[in-house]
Amino acid sequence: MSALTVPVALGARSYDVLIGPDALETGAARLPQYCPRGRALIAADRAAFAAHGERLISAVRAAGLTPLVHEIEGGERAKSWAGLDALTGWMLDQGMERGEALIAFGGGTLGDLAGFAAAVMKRGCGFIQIPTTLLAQVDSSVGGKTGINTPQGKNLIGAFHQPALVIADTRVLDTLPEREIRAGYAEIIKAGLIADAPLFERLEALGPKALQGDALVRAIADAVAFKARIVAEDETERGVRALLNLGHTFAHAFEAEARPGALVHGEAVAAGLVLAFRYSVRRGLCPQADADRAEAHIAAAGLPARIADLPGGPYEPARLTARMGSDKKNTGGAITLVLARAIGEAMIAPGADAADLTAFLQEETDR
Ligand SMILES: NC(=O)c1ccc[n+]([C@@H]2O[C@H](COP(=O)([O-])OP(=O)(O)OC[C@H]3O[C@@H](n4cnc5c(N)ncnc54)[C@H](O)[C@@H]3O)[C@@H](O)[C@H]2O)c1
Ligand SMILES: O=C(O)C(=O)C[C@@H](O)[C@H](O)[C@H](O)COP(=O)(O)O
Ligand SMILES: [Zn+2]
Repeated sequence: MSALTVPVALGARSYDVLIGPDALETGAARLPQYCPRGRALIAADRAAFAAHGERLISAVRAAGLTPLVHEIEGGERAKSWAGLDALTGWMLDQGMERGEALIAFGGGTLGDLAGFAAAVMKRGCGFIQIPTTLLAQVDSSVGGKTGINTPQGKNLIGAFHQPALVIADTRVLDTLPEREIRAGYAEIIKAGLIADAPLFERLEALGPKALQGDALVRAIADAVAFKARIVAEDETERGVRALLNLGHTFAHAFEAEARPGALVHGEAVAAGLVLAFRYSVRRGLCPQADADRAEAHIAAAGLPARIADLPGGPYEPARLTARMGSDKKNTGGAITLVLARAIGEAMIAPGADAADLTAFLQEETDR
């Protein structure tokens, strides 16, 4: 299959997402327009670069560009003030100009960091995403959310800064550990649970193992097209985009509390999705049967469905609620959750009761 193109419609800042087994070569041919000085400034995840760097460099050279590479260890620790300092320092040392683009070659952590570096470099330079994890291809490389973590929580410092091009090459996923494939699958499940019940049914029928070859390319394209529609409607999360945060109010609390390096984002999202559905049942919004189905598929996919299954714990309910108290969606000092009326019908629910949330999390911890 040749590369599929999914457009993200944002007026003058519209861009294409190229998806397929040869997207790296197809996409690299488009790079020179974003690299006016004939050089490609690349922030690369060390593991992705070790596995696919030769192919990346050949594609960049074939496009007539000279590659300059800054390697970064992937993982949440990269998304930090120290990581931003090192990357922006390297960009400045290269004499990077505003008219040049930074190319992010890596997973969601590298992409979020590099996007933020591009957003603040000389008040905004160009940015290209070449996502190398399933999670980054289906979710984080699209939509322009960039940022870093701080001791206070996940992604609390950041900026909206859209890429000019996204190159999702499915062959680079061949070297991704099974755990990271499952983590990316959690964000695909999320898309079905938010607004696409038929997608969730297909996933239930097939499972993550079926995501190979053309089916993988189509699944990525479907997830990207879904996200692109929401981002085009609400780029900076004033309303409907918050639906993409289903499960994340819980997930980010777990990530902030987890032993460093023990929990990956997609795992936290998986458990967070189950909690969002179970809390929706508790609030009388959603049928129990839908919550049970969401949980059953998440568990069948080998993802953590219960708090007790989550790596990086133990997690203290009151501390989790306190973490949720600094979520970016909150208004008027009260926690905003994304809940669900049914599979495929997520909704934004402001004004959660903190004491009730803690009691709920205690019950969920004990089950
Ligand atoms: N900006 C957004 O819209 C958005 C959306 C979803 C998630 N996120 C963020 O994304 C991050 C998670 O991203 P992730 O799951 O990609 O994790 P990650 O970037 O940490 O990558 C996971 C691991 O895979 C390795 N790796 C990357 N590509 C590889 C390859 N091709 N072969 C072998 N190993 C490879 C990395 O070195 C790392 O160890 C979280 O910080 C999350 O908050 C952001
Ligand atoms: O793109 C979005 O919008 C999302 O919410 C996608 C999420 O999967 C992603 O984890 C995002 O980084 C969370 O955003 P945040 O605003 O809650 O930090
Ligand atoms: Zn996410």
